[in-house]
Amino acid sequence: MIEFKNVTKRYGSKTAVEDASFYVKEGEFFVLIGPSGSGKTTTLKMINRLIPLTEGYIYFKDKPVSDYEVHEMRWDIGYVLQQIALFPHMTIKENIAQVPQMKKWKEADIDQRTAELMTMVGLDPDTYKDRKPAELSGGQQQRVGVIRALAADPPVILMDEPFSALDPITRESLQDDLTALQQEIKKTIVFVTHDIKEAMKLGDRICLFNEGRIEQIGTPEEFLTAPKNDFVQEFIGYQREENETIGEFIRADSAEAEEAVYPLVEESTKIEDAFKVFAEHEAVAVRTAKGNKLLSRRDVFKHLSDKRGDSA
Ligand SMILES: Nc1ncnc2c1ncn2[C@@H]1O[C@H](COP(=O)(O)OP(=O)(O)OP(=O)(O)O)[C@@H](O)[C@H]1O
Repeated sequence: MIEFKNVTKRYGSKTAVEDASFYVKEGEFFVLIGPSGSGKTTTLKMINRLIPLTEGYIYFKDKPVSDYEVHEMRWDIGYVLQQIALFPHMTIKENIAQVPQMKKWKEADIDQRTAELMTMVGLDPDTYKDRKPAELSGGQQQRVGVIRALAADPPVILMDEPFSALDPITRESLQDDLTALQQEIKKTIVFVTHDIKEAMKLGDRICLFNEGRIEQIGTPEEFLTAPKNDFVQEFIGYQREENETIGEFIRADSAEAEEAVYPLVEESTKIEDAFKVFAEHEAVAVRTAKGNKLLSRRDVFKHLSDKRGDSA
C-alpha cells in the first residue's frame, strides 16, 4: 500500500531521515516510533506530500506519490494530529462532513455516514452533531478528529501522536476504541508515537527510528524476543529473563478461560512459544492450579510495560 525506497530527507545540512526503506501492507497498523527528533513526523508527512523528499522513492498504491495531485492525496489519505484541528465555528457534523462535501456526496449519504461514525465511537449523534467543538471534552474532540479522518472512507489514515495530549485514562480508552474500530474497518494506518507501550498495544508492526535511521522493523513480539541491538533493547526498556514462561504473566485477577474456546497451554510454556500461538489466536487458556486462566497477547504486553515501569 505504501512503500519507501531509500528515502532521505535533508533540511539544509541537517539529515532528518536517512535511507529509509519499508513497506506498509494493506490493512496493517504500522507504528513509527523513536525518541524526539528522530524523524517520525518527517517520515509521516512525506507520505501525503506535506513534506517533499530529498532522495529516494515513495509509492502509494504502486504509484510514486509525486504522480498524485495534492488534493487526491488529501482525499485518499486521512490525517489525524495531536493538536485537534477541528474548525471552532462549525458544528461537529459540519466538521466531519468536510471531505465528503468536497467530494460532492449526497446530503442524505453524509447524514447517514456522520451518524454511523459518531455512533461507532460512542458519541450519540442526536446529542452531539449540532454542538460546536468547544462544547465537547478533549477526549470527545479527539474522537471527532479520528472519525473526521475516516469520513470519506479513505484507504489510508496517518496519525501523528493523536492521543498524547490526553490524560492517561482517556488515552487508554481511545486506544481501546481505536483497536476495536480497526478490527471493524481494517484501514491501513500509519501511527506516530514516542510511547513504546502504545506502540506495543496498537501496532501490527513497529518501525523504530534513531537519529533519522531505522534501527528495527518488526512485530511487537519480535521487538521483545529479538531486539536487534543495544539501542532497541534500551528503548524497549525491558530486559527479558532467560526461560521466561507464560505462567509468569498470569495475574490473580485473570479471567477464567474455557479450553474449548481457546487453545490450552501449560504454565511452563516458554514465552516465545506462546507468541506463536498468539499469531493465530486472540488468547490462550493457561492451565494453572486455580483452573484455566485467559491470557491475551495484550495482557502480556500490559504486564511487560508495567514491569518496566511506565515512563510515558
Ligand atoms: N522544517 C524543518 N527545518 C529544519 N529542520 C527540521 C525541520 N523539521 C524537522 N527538522 C529536524 O529534523 C529532525 C527530525 O524531525 P521530526 O519532526 O521528523 O522528528 P520526530 O521524531 O517527529 O520528533 P518529535 O517526537 O519531537 O515530534 C529533527 O532534528 C528536527 O529538528
